[in-house]
Amino acid sequence: MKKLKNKKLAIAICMVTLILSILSVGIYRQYFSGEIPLEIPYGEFLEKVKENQVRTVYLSDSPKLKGELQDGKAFITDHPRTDDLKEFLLVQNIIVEEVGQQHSMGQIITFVVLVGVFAAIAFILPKQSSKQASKEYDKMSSVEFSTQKESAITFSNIAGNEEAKENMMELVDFLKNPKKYERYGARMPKGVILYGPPGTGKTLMAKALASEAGVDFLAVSGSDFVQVYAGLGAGRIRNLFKKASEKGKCVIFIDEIDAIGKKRDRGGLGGSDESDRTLNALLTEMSGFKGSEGIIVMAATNRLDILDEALLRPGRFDRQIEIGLPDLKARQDILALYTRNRPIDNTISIEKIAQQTVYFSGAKLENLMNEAAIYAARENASFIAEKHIDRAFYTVIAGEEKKNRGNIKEIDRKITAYHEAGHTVATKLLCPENKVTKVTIIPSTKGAGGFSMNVPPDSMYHRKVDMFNNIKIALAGRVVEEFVFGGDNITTGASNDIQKATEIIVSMVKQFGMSEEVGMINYDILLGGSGGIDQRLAEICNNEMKRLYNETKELIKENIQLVSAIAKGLLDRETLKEDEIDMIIKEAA
Ligand SMILES: Nc1ncnc2c1ncn2[C@@H]1O[C@H](COP(=O)(O)OP(=O)(O)OP(=O)(O)O)[C@@H](O)[C@H]1O
Ligand SMILES: [Zn+2]
Repeated sequence: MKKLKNKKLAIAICMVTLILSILSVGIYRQYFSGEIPLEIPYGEFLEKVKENQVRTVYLSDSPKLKGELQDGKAFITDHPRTDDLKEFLLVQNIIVEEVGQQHSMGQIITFVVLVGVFAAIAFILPKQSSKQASKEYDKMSSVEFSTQKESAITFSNIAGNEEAKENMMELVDFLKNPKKYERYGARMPKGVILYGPPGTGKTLMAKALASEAGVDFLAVSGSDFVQVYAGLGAGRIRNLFKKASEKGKCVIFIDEIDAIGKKRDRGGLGGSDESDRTLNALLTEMSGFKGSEGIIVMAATNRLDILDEALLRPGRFDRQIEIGLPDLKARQDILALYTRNRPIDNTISIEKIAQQTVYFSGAKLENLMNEAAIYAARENASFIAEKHIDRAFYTVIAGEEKKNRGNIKEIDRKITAYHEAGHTVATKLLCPENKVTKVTIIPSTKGAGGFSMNVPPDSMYHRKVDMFNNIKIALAGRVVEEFVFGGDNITTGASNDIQKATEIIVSMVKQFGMSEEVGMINYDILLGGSGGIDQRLAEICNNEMKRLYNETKELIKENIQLVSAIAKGLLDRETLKEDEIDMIIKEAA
């Protein structure tokens, strides 16, 4: 609409220019003779002079000579530009007028008119479009802005995600006393990325941070910066930060950061220039402010792995906090939160609902309770009863893949639990100095069925025995699957483990001289470049792996009780922390 208006304006200006130019040419000509002059050869002109037919000649610098005949007709001829022309004409009794002055008058008129018109174009058009742009900018900069002091979302409104909350508490202190940290030269994070599946409370977490710290909360979405107009995205970023610094202390929240922060397409097809510019603007702005100003930029994404590395560098989003799906305990807490102010039939067991809602996010649990409340209200029931929750359950999961959930899920859960228990037991027995910080059967964003956090102690070198043990730990998941469920029921869940184990064994054989059969040879050098792996090496690696697999099997066989105990713990609680694992081991011993 606006574009159309501008086009019309441009056309109008062009028309005016044209008309004025024509007019000015007319004026200019009129100034001389009032009619179009007759062009005659110089010879003819001389003859006319001799015949006394010429009345006036207008002398000028131009290559043409103009004049008037006795009969009033205007003529034009070539200007010889001889020094004595004027004298010659005067001698012939011809009126000679120097028209340098008049001539330039005409030119000045044309010139002035043209300059005027172009100036108008130069000023009016951009003004129009800058008016439009500034309107856009205004619209853009109208970031959702809420004074969090009023909407009091605190950490008590968020259940689960304890580690993330602890992390946030630190930031609260930083926002409250930035000077304190500055005094110690501590560089506090400017940017924090919250990553995890949808609906796990990332936005909630950022809001809580702002309100606990008592600062303003500026929320935008990454997709708002993906603009059609070039440079608008970048402009909007600058606007946002300008607004933030006007606020003083505040939390900037950028949801869906991946919309602007995707890995840049190096040397690829064009078209990503615009988002590059937006991303660069963000990086520049983030480097621009000092941590002590008390501004924290929070961003949320479902995928950390697709973000450009430049975003994750120190001084930018150097703190990354995972917000995962809630485990059993967290689901209970969330459900408790959302049943607190609702009339719930006292026969309902929150624990049971929590057990039935594996892989539900916080948002889904909230949705579940809300739907149940709606069903109860429709029936004018005095309480939200089990049947309402059951119905809500199917509403919430409707549209999701229609497989026989109950069945498949249970066996999946069981396999995952045993698999992870295998890793855990192998770690505890083979590398007791490793820390198993957390084992869970709740899938992480990386897509694995479950995972164990296994942190080896820091050391400069890796011993051969440790490397073998790490291979065994990796294999233990599959070993348990085979041992418990039978060789035909092993799953694809071990693919990452197999990759890890293979990497270790190949590097031991090819690079570290740790295989007696191969000896002290680096095969990459011997075979030139990345010489790949030859048949003999493949056989050596494979045999080593078989030996390690069998040894792991023996280990698991001897400790199957322990594996079962941990698997049971995982099935009950879904996540086990290190002290809980140690407790189970102590009890099983
Ligand atoms: N841990 C939790 N505790 C309490 N409520 C939660 C929790 N997680 C999610 N919710 C509920 O789900 C809603 C949506 O959460 P939120 O918008 O913060 O999720 P998100 O992780 O930002 O999602 P998305 O990635 O889709 O933006 C919240 O308003 C809240 O009602
Ligand atoms: Zn595994």
